[in-house]
Amino acid sequence: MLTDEYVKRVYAQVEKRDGDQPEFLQAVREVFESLEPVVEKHPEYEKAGVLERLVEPERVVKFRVAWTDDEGKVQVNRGYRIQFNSAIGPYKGGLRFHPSVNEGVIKFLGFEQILKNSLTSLPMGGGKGGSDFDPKGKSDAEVMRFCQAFMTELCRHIGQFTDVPAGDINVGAREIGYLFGQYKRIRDEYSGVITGKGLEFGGSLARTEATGYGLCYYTQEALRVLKNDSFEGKTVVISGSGNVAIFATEKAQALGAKVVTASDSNGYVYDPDGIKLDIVKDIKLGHRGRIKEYAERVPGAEYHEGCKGVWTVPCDIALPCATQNEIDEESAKALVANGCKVVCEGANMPSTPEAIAVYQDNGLLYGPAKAANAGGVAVSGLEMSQNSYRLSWTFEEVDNKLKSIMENIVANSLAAAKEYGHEGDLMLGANAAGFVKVANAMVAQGVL
Ligand SMILES: NC(=O)C1=CN([C@@H]2O[C@H](COP(=O)(O)OP(=O)(O)OC[C@H]3O[C@@H](n4cnc5c(N)ncnc54)[C@H](O)[C@@H]3O)[C@@H](O)[C@H]2O)C=CC1
Ligand SMILES: O=C(O)CCC(=O)C(=O)O
Repeated sequence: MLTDEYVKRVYAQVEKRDGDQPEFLQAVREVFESLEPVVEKHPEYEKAGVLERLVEPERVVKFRVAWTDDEGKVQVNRGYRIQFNSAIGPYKGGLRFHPSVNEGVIKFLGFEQILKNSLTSLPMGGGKGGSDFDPKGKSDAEVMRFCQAFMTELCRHIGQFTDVPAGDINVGAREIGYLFGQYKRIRDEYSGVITGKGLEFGGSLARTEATGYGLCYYTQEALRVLKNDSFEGKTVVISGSGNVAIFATEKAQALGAKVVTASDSNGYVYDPDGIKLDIVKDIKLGHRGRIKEYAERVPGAEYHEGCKGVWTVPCDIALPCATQNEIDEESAKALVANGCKVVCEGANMPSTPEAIAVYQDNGLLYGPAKAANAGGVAVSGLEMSQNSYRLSWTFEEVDNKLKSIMENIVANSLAAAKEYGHEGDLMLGANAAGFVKVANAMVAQGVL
């Protein structure tokens, strides 16, 4: 419940203006609940109208994307880029292509990105973009034409010093290549305007692995500091089978855990002997197949229709890595009832507020998305540095930097939680630590 008068007033304003954007309201409310002790200690933030400005994007770009399908038919999608906050650096955040994309979804993601990017300690502001385009079932040529049409408009709004997009759901190496190529063609400029690029044209080693690996480094460190424990010998449930899920599985296995599930938007597989990641990679990265195929290829593995069932599988640690609000109250209760002690979020906002309350009431170690999945954007920041230097670091150099960034996020979150009277609360700590840096920069730069 919100109690601070300033926080309540600004939240009421957001509800009035953006009441039709439920995901955005959810993200703002969660952050605002954490920020009450912070704004009470810093009256200068209210004086400078920091919260009012924080919830209003600096710029919302919405555009038509017209392209031609393989039958020669004209298709029209909607494109977005929300440039949310540039107080501590150029706007930075991914692009999502999914039929569920609308302004409210991109706004929640952009809002989360402001504090996430701040937590990395690298100079990046917050932004996000995407389209309601659904690449499922489209040919490579159709995806290319869509990406070219999307970038033809987007290119006038972005640049290496202003706004640097990257990937998100359904935007991976293939899409980034097409988007980068079109930017270069139109602007006649070879720069680090997008991250997640191929290694041949300015990408960073370890960016592909970064979000999943970073999630495990964060979880391992939080387990060490708060529970004197580790991944070793633990049973882990992971949802999704995309970029984040695959590399979270790889690192959790390397750290000694047994990962027993993988899922997609149709259903999940349970492999009691532990997921064979080479088979998941072959299905998902090799030929963009469905996860159901795993159970057809691996004796002893089971396939179940529907995504929610994955949270009924007994585990010690759950790492949601698919999409927003994938764990509701009922699923959170099932996790707790089956012995789960740790939830760290690879996806953005995968837990509903009711699910988070279940974790808190039952004393779970809860690592919120904006801290736990910050490894992807952190390595994007390192890609920007390498592009500026015109050099490439080795995999080990980038991976070591990623690990220490994730460990620092745990330390800084715990320090902020303590400072604001909520010792051990990784969620409040992440929100507070991410916010204070941005708020101070906003105060220092005047009313903008
Ligand atoms: N790629 C990155 O670097 C980062 C991604 N994230 C977040 O991680 C999550 C996953 O993203 P990626 O792995 O990059 O995308 P992806 O496109 O590679 O994979 C998405 C996965 O989620 C599954 N999925 C999508 N909608 C679903 C639904 N309604 N129910 C169940 N499963 C569903 C898909 O089948 C797929 O396995 C998203 O929330 C994204 O915002 C967060 C930080 C960085
Ligand atoms: O690498 C990036 O710039 C963005 C990653 C992203 O979209 C996210 O952190 O949710």
